[in-house]
Amino acid sequence: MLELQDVHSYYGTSYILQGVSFSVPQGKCVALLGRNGAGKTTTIHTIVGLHKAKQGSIRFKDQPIESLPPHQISRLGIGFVPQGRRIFPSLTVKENLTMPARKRKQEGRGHWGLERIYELFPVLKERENNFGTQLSGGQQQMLAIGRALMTNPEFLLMDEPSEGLAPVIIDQVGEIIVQLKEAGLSILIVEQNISLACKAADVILIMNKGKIVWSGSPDELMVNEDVQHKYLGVSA
Ligand SMILES: Nc1ncnc2c1ncn2[C@@H]1O[C@H](COP(=O)(O)OP(=O)(O)OP(=O)(O)O)[C@@H](O)[C@H]1O
Repeated sequence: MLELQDVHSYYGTSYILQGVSFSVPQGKCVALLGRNGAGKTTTIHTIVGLHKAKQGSIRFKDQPIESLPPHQISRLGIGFVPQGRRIFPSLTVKENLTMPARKRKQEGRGHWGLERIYELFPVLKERENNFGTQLSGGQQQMLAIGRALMTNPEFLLMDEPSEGLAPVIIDQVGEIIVQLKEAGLSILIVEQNISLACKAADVILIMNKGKIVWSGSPDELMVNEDVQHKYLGVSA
């Protein structure tokens, strides 16, 4: 569904993505792990068009998207949940959900509206008239996911959904990601939290210094202490 091939990307003269290639199959969840500064957010920003690759190809459903602006990429069906949620603090929950981007026309199974989002996140219904600032971190994360779903994506990109959340809430976020996958979405998450990634993902990729240095299943990562230690800073 999404395929990156030999993507190279710079900030000024800093060489960040150094030939990144991977794919996310339809209906699967892939997690991109790595230490701070490895290039994970740059990868996501390059996919959604916020940062342009200098070289390489990015294809979504066999269509090249590397030259498209962010709004066109969104309209093709790629939803984005940014790092730090970026919800609008002075708008209510309902306004945050209903103001975004023009919806892609898609009825039936893939259609997301307020009702379906409130079904997935009943707490957002309870708090629909509260302002963004009145929500807990976990509720803000649900709102950020709900807001991305309102554009009717087929593919969801999530940048560090566990950031700043308590372990029990991280578990809930993991369950939500699994539910979204079961609802038919393909998902790429960028994470530093190994347990969330292993709970939600079918495939784990590890990035180090702008390159994918390891890939495997969650089970393979869990038993590979060398890889965890070398690239993720987990003590043996
Ligand atoms: N706007 C920018 N201008 C210049 N350098 C940047 C910019 N954004 C990121 N970088 C640098 O690019 C490298 C990769 O950063 P990136 O944010 O992609 O890493 P990351 O793996 O997502 O880490 P983190 O978890 O800390 O966000 C880092 O060295 C970072 O300092």
